[in-house]
Amino acid sequence: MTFDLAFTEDADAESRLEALAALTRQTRELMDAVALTAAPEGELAEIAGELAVLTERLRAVSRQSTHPFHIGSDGTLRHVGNAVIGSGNPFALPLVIEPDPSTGEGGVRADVTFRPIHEGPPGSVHGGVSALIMDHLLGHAAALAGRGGFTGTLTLRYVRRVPYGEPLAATAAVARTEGRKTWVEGRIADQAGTVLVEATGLFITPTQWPPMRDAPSVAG
Ligand SMILES: CCCCCCCCCC(=O)SCCNC(=O)CCNC(=O)[C@H](O)C(C)(C)COP(=O)(O)OP(=O)(O)OC[C@H]1O[C@@H](n2cnc3c(N)ncnc32)[C@H](O)[C@@H]1OP(=O)(O)O
Repeated sequence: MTFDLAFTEDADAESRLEALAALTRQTRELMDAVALTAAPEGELAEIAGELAVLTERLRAVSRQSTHPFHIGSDGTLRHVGNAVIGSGNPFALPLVIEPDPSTGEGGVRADVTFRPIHEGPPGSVHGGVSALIMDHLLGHAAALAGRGGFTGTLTLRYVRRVPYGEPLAATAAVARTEGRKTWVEGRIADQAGTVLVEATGLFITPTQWPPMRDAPSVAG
């Protein structure tokens, strides 16, 4: 198993990535504004036309593929294009993951505030979006424990409806290991500590896998 590793340690690359992150943040604002707009029909059509112009401008200078992993100037392993943490991916929440050894081996936590674009049942978050966040956070915990790999299975218990627009916390830590298998448990809870979603994931380290215990910190 190999990853496409690009190294962008020069200042130009870093500053371009920051410009891309700014565009990405603005695009997320746009997505939220579209989800909540009450603009009249004529204005919607006009805005769609303006956006089509911007879309073509970007598409005219497209990359052949999404952003690979790269090592930032501070040594951080970055995945700018990632669907959960990527600073260059408008779809990403984005999740900012911090180590939290107090919760166990590979312990991690992240503040999460879902947005209207994540809607599932009216007024609450889509279960698949919760699963996306859990999958990534659990996988990060496995990697932090030096047991990186791919999700084999992911099981969720949706305990309560997940609200958007409210600060929540997602946590995960390794529960047990056996050979190349790592079981990780996690949850999404509200600020009072009430559990909304529980998750268990089985992560399997492929036989050809780079050693991760000394891996740098990871960011989007
Ligand atoms: C620092 C960066 C942090 C990043 C976090 C990222 C988190 C996001 C993670 C993902 O979303 S990964 C994407 C979703 N997952 C995949 O695309 C995985 C696709 N599947 C595969 O690549 C392979 O099937 C896999 C690597 C999971 C396993 O292939 P192997 O060839 O290594 O497994 P093998 O057949 O040798 O089986 C090894 C053991 O695992 C078991 N196993 C294999 N696949 C399984 C599975 N899917 N579910 C449960 N058990 C499984 C298998 O039964 C066996 O058990 P035993 O040792 O007890 O006999």
